[in-house]
Amino acid sequence: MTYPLVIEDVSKQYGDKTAVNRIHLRVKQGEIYGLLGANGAGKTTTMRMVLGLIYPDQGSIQWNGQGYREELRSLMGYLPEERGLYPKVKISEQIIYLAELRGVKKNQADRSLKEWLERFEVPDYYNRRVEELSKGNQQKIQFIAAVIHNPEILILDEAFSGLDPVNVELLKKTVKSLRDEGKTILFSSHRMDHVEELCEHICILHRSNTILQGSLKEIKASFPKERVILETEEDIEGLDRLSGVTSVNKGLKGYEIRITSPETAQQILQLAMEQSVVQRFQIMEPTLNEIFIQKVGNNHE
Ligand SMILES: Nc1ncnc2c1ncn2[C@@H]1O[C@H](COP(=O)(O)OP(=O)(O)OP(=O)(O)O)[C@@H](O)[C@H]1O
Repeated sequence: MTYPLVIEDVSKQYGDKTAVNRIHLRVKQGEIYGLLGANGAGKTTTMRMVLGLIYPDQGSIQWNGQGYREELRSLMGYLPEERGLYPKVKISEQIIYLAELRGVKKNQADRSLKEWLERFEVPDYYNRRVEELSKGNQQKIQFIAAVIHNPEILILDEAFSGLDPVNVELLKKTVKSLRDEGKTILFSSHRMDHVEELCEHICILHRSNTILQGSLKEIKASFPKERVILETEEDIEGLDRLSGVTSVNKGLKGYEIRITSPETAQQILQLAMEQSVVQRFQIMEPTLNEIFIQKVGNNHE
């Protein structure tokens, strides 16, 4: 297995404030790794260390098996949470300039920019200025700035913020295809549904420490299943009187029932079958959002 990005026992202090405390993390080639945490958890600090913008006080980071070196600038791409494009400069000028800084020849950068603008369905932006674009479209240009030099390692911080649903899908599709091309992607987001859809492994930071880490599938399987979806032809009486049921919500299509034990799920099914035709009965794994709130919510400041 190739791990182009390996973080080992890394810590970072700002004065006497510990921003990141002894984190370990390794990202496979061709995977999107989710870095999660509440505000101030230490995600940006971690990403800035990966980018070599700041140095760890302890531990080591390895890129393709080696320590920090100048050529990493062309190996890595970064989409920062705070956008950093020049509002008054023409898009072609600044993106080509950024690509050249990372070692791409001008005509190659120009070709690549045109391809990206086509891909994002905005070919006419070539001659436009950033300030003329909507926030969401500026975000697409910022994304192009991160990938224009075809980096192997991509650091994406809140990549889809400010985008409408159509553009979210477009960028999601793009991130997935970059993964499929073999890029190594560190992905930070507060949107748990996006992380759930894209990431194979995750690390949840909380107040600078890792509180949960591993394969998303295994993490989800390790949490109890406390939600049942029930759809029936007729209304069901007595669900809320079953022991182990903590709440019953009736929606347009059916019921969402919270339970405390697996036996309760079987009692729900039995009760439903006694009263109606059951169209759907499903014991749900917790969502990542529920897991996050359970882990971080308990410890939130
Ligand atoms: N330059 C700095 N000087 C002092 N403290 C800092 C600095 N940068 C970050 N911190 C502190 O380090 C901690 C981690 O911050 P960081 O920006 O890494 O969090 P984050 O997880 O990215 O948060 P958010 O989701 O809000 O972006 C916070 O307590 C923050 O106040």
